[in-house]
Amino acid sequence: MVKGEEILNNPFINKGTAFTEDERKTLGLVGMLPPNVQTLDEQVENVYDEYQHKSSDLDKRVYLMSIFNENRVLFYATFAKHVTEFMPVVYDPTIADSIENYSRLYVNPQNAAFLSIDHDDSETIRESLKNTAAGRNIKLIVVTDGEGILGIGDWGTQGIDIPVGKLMVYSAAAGIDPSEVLPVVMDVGTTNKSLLDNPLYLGNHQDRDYGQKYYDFVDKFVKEAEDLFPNLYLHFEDFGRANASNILDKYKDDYLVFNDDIQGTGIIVLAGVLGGLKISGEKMTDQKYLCFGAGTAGVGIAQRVCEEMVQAGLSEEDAKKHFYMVDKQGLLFDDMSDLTPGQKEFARSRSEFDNSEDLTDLLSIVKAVHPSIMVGTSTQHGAFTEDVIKEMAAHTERPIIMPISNPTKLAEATAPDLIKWTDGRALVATGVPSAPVEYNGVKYEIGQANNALVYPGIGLGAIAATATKLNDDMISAAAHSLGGIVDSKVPGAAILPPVDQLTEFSETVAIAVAQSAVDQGITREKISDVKSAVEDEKWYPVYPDLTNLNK
Ligand SMILES: NC(=O)c1ccc[n+]([C@@H]2O[C@H](COP(=O)([O-])OP(=O)(O)OC[C@H]3O[C@@H](n4cnc5c(N)ncnc54)[C@H](O)[C@@H]3O)[C@@H](O)[C@H]2O)c1
Ligand SMILES: O=C(O)C[C@H](O)C(=O)O
Ligand SMILES: [Mn+2]
Repeated sequence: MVKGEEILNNPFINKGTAFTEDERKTLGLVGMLPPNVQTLDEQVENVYDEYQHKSSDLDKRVYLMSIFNENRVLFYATFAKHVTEFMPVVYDPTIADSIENYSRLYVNPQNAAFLSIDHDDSETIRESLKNTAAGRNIKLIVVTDGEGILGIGDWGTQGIDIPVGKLMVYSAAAGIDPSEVLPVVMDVGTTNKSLLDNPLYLGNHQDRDYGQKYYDFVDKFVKEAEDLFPNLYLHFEDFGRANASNILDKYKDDYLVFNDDIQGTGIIVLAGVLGGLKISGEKMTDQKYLCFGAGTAGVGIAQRVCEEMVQAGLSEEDAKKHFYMVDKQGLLFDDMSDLTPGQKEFARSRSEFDNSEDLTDLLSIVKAVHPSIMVGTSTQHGAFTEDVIKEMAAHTERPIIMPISNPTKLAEATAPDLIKWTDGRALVATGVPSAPVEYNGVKYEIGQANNALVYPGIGLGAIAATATKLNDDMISAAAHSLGGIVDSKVPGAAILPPVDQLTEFSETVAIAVAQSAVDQGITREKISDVKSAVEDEKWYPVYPDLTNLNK
């Protein structure tokens, strides 16, 4: 028997002022709410009205989170009505401010699971997951260890807002039932001195663990989560460069796991490249690709685009010749001793250049390479300077340029600058939302190259299909499904579809991914109709009748 007070404090069933007279009587809510029974639409109007009274984006976010904490249906109904406006507030870039100030802003654990390396025995991990799931049927976990939050670095336990935020986008974009998700943070210490020095920091005040103990902790978590929730889709987010790909490689053949920074970002950037090539009419195999910032995302994207060149008919060896990786050292060469395994795959030979010793800054590299595609994942604000862009644009008719480091303060360039410096020739997408750019009488729509445009659909598709793993074919299907949506005929067309169509194309991606799993025969259940399997999996923010909740 669930009683009034408990109901009002349970965000998965609370309706607040929308409880009907009948529900108020049968659920013990009489006298606990103001008398006017509101509709969901009226509540949404109230929330949006109050939202507009908040002066900063962070205040807006804090307010929306208070609604999220109280009433999930109301939160998602409001989000659905204002997707384009809410995305940068609920998610990136404002989420970065909320993470940096998490300990100070803390009011509610938001149904997240907090795991600590100081209590890393399987029993405690299991108990923590069970307590937070509270009997709910968990199908989707987003987990972080807080080390590589966006481009803002190590935020320890405060990184939990990233799983919470990513999951909000899953529900808003793809209709993943918010009662079937669990955000998880694994606190393994932090390298962030400002947190360690702050007595009010809510995480462990200790150095980050990089040893075997860390990998054992991750392993115990994966095993317990998979055992407790047998239909789980496990999404890894913002792990550090030294661990992210190791963890993905370790589990991807045995479980349904996904790394957003590697795979999600690879898909969205490839979709952007395909959209750009559709507009320019050029061939994939004619492109020269420059990655600026060859970390987790940079390498993940290069691998995805390289795979596409292989599918277009090149041998792997020939495909790799189209790639130039740039990191702190400059252009990466195969004689360097400090390369990551991913960087090694794409490193060049010095003998290809007569001035290889000089190729340590982006301008010299662009001069030597003449890339046709340049993607920024370096966290270096303003690194795509006017000189660099003009040099690139001097050797290619329609340069594809994506500065996608997040949040805004870390982006390599802005859309208006890129359009202006290339006299409107650049095909641009940015990591955070950008307003359209007016230039010489043309309105340039700017696509958002953010994994948020694809990961919700991929998750929905894999879950709906009861896929047993997420493989390359499913990932490739996701990227291709999105490129086709772009209308390449309109002058100034974006290379990726607009965010206001997020729900529509999440469904498109979901169907493509689910179809691929079904075609490959890697589903637990037999799926005869992919479209209806996806539709059946979707949750919508409407109130169910709760009159009989206790009967
Ligand atoms: N838009 C998206 O969907 C998306 C997805 C994932 C990551 N990102 C962004 O990409 C950035 C990188 O994320 P990550 O997870 O790959 O981090 P990472 O730490 O793994 O990679 C960053 C890389 O940039 C390199 N770098 C640092 N300074 C540099 C410099 N001066 N010149 C060249 N390279 C330099 C680092 O050495 C590292 O290899 C972040 O800002 C993140 O927000 C965006
Ligand atoms: O979270 C985002 O906005 C995208 C991406 O996953 C990132 O790490 O920057
Ligand atoms: Mn990320």
